[in-house]
Order: sequence, then C-alpha cells, then structure tokens
Amino acid sequence: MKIELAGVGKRYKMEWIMRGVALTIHPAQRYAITGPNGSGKSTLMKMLSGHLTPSKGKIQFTLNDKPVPVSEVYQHLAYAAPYIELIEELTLIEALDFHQRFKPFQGQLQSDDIYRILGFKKARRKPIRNFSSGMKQRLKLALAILSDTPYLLLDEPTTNLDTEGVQWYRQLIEQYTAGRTLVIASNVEVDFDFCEYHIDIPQYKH
Ligand SMILES: Nc1ncnc2c1ncn2[C@@H]1O[C@H](COP(=O)(O)OP(=O)(O)OP(=O)(O)O)[C@@H](O)[C@H]1O
Repeated sequence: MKIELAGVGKRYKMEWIMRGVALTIHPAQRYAITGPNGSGKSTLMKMLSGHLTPSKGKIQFTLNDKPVPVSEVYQHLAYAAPYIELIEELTLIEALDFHQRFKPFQGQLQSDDIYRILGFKKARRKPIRNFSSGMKQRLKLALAILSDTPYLLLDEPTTNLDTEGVQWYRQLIEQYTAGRTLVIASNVEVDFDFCEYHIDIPQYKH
C-alpha cells in the first residue's frame, strides 16, 4: 500500500492538531510516528487508516498501482490500537474463528498455530473479558500482525506487555511483516527502532 498525504491538517473544534502534513508512505517500508503524549500520533494513524477524514488536504491510497477508495482501505488493512477493542464476550476460539471470517491469517497458519504463537493454549475456552491486560494486548497484536494484509498499523504496540512480551512482539514483527507496509505510533524506542523512517509529529504543529 502506498499512502500520499498532501497539505493534510486536522482540527478538533478550534484547535489544529496538525497542519501541512506532506508525506508519502511507500509500499513495503516501515515507518515510526513519534511525538509526546497528546501530540497527535493516534489522530494521524486514524487518518492513515481511512477512519478519520482530514479537515484539510488530501490522502490518496494506492495498491499495486491502482487507487483504493477510502471506503475500501479497511479491506487491505490490519490495525491494532488501544481504542480498537476486542470482543470481550467471545472466547479465544470464537475470537479466532470470527476474525478469520473477515481477515484470513497468513500462509498456512491455523488456529492451533495461533494458540502456539500466543503462548496461552490453556486459555482457549476463556472469555476474553477474563484475560489479563497483557494477554489482551498479545491477542490484539497477533490478530493484526498475523493477518494476511499488505498494510499494517500498530498504535502503542507494547502497552501492557512485560519484557518477555516485548521480545515476543519484536519476533512477530521480524517473522511476519516482510513485504508489508508497516506504520507504528509510539514513544518507546523498542517498539520501532527497526523502522527505516521516522515521522515526528511536532514538525507539523506550526
Ligand atoms: N475526538 C476528539 N475531539 C476533540 N479532541 C480530540 C479528539 N481526539 C483527539 N483529540 C485531541 O487531539 C490531540 C491529539 O490526540 P492524540 O490521541 O492523537 O495524541 P497522541 O499523540 O496519540 O497521544 P498519546 O501519546 O497520549 O496516545 C489531543 O489534544 C486530544 O485531546
């Protein structure tokens, strides 16, 4: 996926969160969006996902040299973020089945492989509402990273993860993101230090 932003700005009421964003996210490259709390990382991620319309300027999505209408971007996208909730009523088995109906997993990955990758096989019949916050975060990340989509957005990926969880996240990135367009919003180096490009939000504040 290629994403081109021209003169993009976002305003909530009278406050401009960002202005004059001109950048191109190139296919199969990895980008980090950085900036202090409240600077607008999530706002930019939501615009990059097609879920939020800019107040000013234009965003164009292109896949394999064909334009993608903003209403269809979600079909090519996997997105994990604190504000995108899991369905808490489902058990893990049900959540994986439900997810696969809309977004198949990569290659030959079956539910059994996903349990193994997640590392909590015993929780298969547990409702997600009873998962710990770290387990929920692992599940969110696995659903997004293991999906077979060309475009992947991760907002604050290591929230609630312990040291082992952070290493687990980095290994998933290494194994399952080759050839995909990856954008990570975070303030924690370990989340994004492997990204080729860094986009610092404060530069768009003026
Ligand atoms: N729906 C909304 N209505 C009004 N203001 C909003 C809305 N969403 C975000 N904002 C404001 O936009 C600014 C940027 O918020 P955003 O969540 O994008 O920042 P962030 O860089 O992701 O922050 P954090 O690191 O704390 O997650 C904040 O001042 C926030 O209050």
